[in-house]
Amino acid sequence: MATDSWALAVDEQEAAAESISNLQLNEKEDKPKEKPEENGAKAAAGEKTEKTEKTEKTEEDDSEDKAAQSLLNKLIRSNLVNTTNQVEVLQRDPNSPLYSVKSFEELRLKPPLLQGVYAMGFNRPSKIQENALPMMLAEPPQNLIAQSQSGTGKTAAFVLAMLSHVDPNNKWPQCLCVSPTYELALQTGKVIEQMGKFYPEVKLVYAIRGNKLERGMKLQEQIVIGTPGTVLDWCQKLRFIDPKKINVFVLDEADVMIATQGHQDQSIRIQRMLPKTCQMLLFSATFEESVWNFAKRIVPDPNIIKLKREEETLDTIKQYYVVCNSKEEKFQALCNIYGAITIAQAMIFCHTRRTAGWLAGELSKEGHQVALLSGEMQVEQRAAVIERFRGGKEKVLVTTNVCARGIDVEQVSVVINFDLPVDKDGNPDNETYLHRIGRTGRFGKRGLAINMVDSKFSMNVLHRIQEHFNKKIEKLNTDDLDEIEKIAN
Ligand SMILES: Nc1ncnc2c1ncn2[C@@H]1O[C@H](COP(=O)(O)OP(=O)(O)OP(=O)(O)O)[C@@H](O)[C@H]1O
Repeated sequence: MATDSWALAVDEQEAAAESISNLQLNEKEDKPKEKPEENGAKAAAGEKTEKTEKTEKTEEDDSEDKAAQSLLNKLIRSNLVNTTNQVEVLQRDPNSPLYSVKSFEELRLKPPLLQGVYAMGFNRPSKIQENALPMMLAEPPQNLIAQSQSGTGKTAAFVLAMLSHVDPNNKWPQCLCVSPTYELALQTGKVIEQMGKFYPEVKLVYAIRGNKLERGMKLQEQIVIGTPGTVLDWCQKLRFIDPKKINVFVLDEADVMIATQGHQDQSIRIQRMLPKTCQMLLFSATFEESVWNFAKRIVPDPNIIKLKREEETLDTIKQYYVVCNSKEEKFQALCNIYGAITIAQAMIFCHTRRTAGWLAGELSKEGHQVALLSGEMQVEQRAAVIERFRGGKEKVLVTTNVCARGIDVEQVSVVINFDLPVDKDGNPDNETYLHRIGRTGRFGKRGLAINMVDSKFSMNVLHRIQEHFNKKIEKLNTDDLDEIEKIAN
């Protein structure tokens, strides 16, 4: 990717991003996260309020949460997520000579691409790449559906495939990549920029709202990356792209994409315009039934690669609960715990932003160094808060669930559920409970989880969580300092 051409692309991208932020209020696609303010009455009503709040969440909110979470993961991650799990490969043709590689050399990449890969500090392919890259680079092209958790190297894999397949002498779009939001598209663009650093002939353009092109023009860039609505417009209405000349189509973050029906439909409409010979690649971090159904519509005759998530376990976690009558009592219990034992770093989960904000304020007044992660923060701000916390600048992180899903802070030894996790129907959210306090079996680090119970309703939730995991949650009396001291040993 030429520096000059790239500089131009970056300018375009910034201009586009800027005009997008001006457009966002009126336009649905690419709209920034925006949530109604919690009101005082709601917060005072406790868990039931949360239930109503969650029920009222729209499909759009959910997809924005997912997209924001995905972006946050990308921003706070500096390298590969290690996984010990096996890759499951299902090939369309069992006799196909596809194989797995252990080095980038074996892939016979174009020299500038190999140079780009090494310049990014990649020494060898990640688990998913070992299997996905040979398939994606095979001749004739193979279709692929790949699922592996966030951070396992999917983006790097399909970027390498796109860069490998373009013919730089042809001055028209040949690879099309769709992402759920423009922020995610820009992140992928950055990877293309880095990996294509030594391949200046290949150029990239963003098909995102705000990137207004002159009517009637034909794009010369070989790679187009954008959001489904704009990509569809550019192929169909505005005809900047000739879809019949596309030979690689990538659909990234399928699980986030399907959270919005509109994106799903647009993606399918794009796919229908592409030639039968076009290689279809689809990536997802999770793989529930709905993703699979969508994937099958986008990718005909796929090879399938799945990397199972490492099992989280509660085996090494000591779990307790504390009975209180109000949030003030819960706060007092928390102070007693802090007074009795030394806690290196703790994460505290609240139901609502309002409670989280209140608690962070109270803890600060008590002299704690507190970081607050809150829903109204921009994703970049959240990433900065997490970085500071990881760096040990603050010892307590107070957060709501939405902000902290998927955040892995290894040094956190104590997790406090100031409010227990419940789903939109008010039932225990076991999965979230596990994610908050669980440790992957491999690390096996010991941890402490303390649950605050303040009503019959939350006591019932606690019992059901206990039953679900079949692990006893012990009662803790926080007025008894000796008892608290014991749990730390
Ligand atoms: N082979 C490799 N060796 C070392 N680091 C790698 C390799 N492949 C990717 N990485 C790095 O690991 C991190 C995660 O990679 P990548 O973004 O491709 O994962 P992902 O699975 O696409 O994640 P997401 O689902 O969030 O998009 C990035 O920082 C990337 O630069």
